Amino acid sequence: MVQMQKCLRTVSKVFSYSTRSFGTSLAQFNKMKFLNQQEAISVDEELFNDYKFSVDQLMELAGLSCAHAIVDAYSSCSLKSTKVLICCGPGNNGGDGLVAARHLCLTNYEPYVYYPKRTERELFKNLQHQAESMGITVSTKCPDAAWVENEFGLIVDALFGFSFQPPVRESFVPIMTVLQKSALPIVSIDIPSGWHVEQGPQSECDIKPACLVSLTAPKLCAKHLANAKHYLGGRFVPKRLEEKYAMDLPTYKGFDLFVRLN
Ligand SMILES: NC(=O)C1=CN([C@@H]2O[C@H](COP(=O)(O)OP(=O)(O)OC[C@H]3O[C@@H](n4cnc5c(N)ncnc54)[C@H](O)[C@@H]3O)[C@@H](O)[C@H]2O)[C@H](O)CC1
Ligand SMILES: [K+]
Repeated sequence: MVQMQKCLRTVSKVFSYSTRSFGTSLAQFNKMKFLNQQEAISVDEELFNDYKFSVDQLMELAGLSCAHAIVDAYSSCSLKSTKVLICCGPGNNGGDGLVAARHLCLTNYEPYVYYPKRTERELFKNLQHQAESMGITVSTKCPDAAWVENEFGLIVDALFGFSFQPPVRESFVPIMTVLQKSALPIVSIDIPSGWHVEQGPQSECDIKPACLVSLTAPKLCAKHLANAKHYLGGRFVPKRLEEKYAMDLPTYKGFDLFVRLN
């Protein structure tokens, strides 16, 4: 019996290390803090108000790190199509999606953006203009589910981030339904859209991303990921801020913009 328990312990240790042969060690992963919604909002506010970063700066770094993580997770030749549907919401999460679209377009992917609810803010108008000037379609029309399955190889979910308050409002239900029913791999930016920022999925139907790119630090909902790749991006947190919130972030390699967590 004792022998068997010993054996099981060794197997489970080998298994956990073998599943952690990515960017972080098990010890680093276990130490890392998963933020609650208020902490995520406060860190964001401090970056802007105290450290005087502009939204444009951080969004560019956030979106670029998402594009790098996507290329790492899904080389364009591993997908059934290089066309990527990027669904962008009304807030900064949607802005990260617009930035990622532009950077993916510079590699071997062909992004198509669904961006239904636009703002008058200059930053967002410019992001849309930049994408369109590169030949990327930016549409307000909700894509049809059958067309999505035939046309695309990957979906990027940039609908809602850490400010999301469930349930999803009516105007976003059609696109959420497309994502929930799709068999394509979904990469969620920061939060799987529709999930509670802390409690995770709200129902069986909620989206099941194949990959999550957490920004700054993972949020509590990331603990509910199942069978998904998990990356950390948004490499712009000053050490003093990381220490203030006891984030214990993993070490990024060299000048990498992301760390693979799982
Ligand atoms: N510090 C960082 O890590 C940075 C992260 N970035 C990204 O910004 C988002 C957070 O952005 P924010 O604008 O605060 O909020 P959201 O994008 O989550 O969305 C707000 C937007 O959504 C609407 N909304 C909220 N709940 C619902 C609902 N139930 N149904 C429909 N619509 C809803 C709300 O009205 C707003 O319009 C973070 O996650 C990162 O992705 C920055 O890019 C850089 C700094
Ligand atoms: K999202």
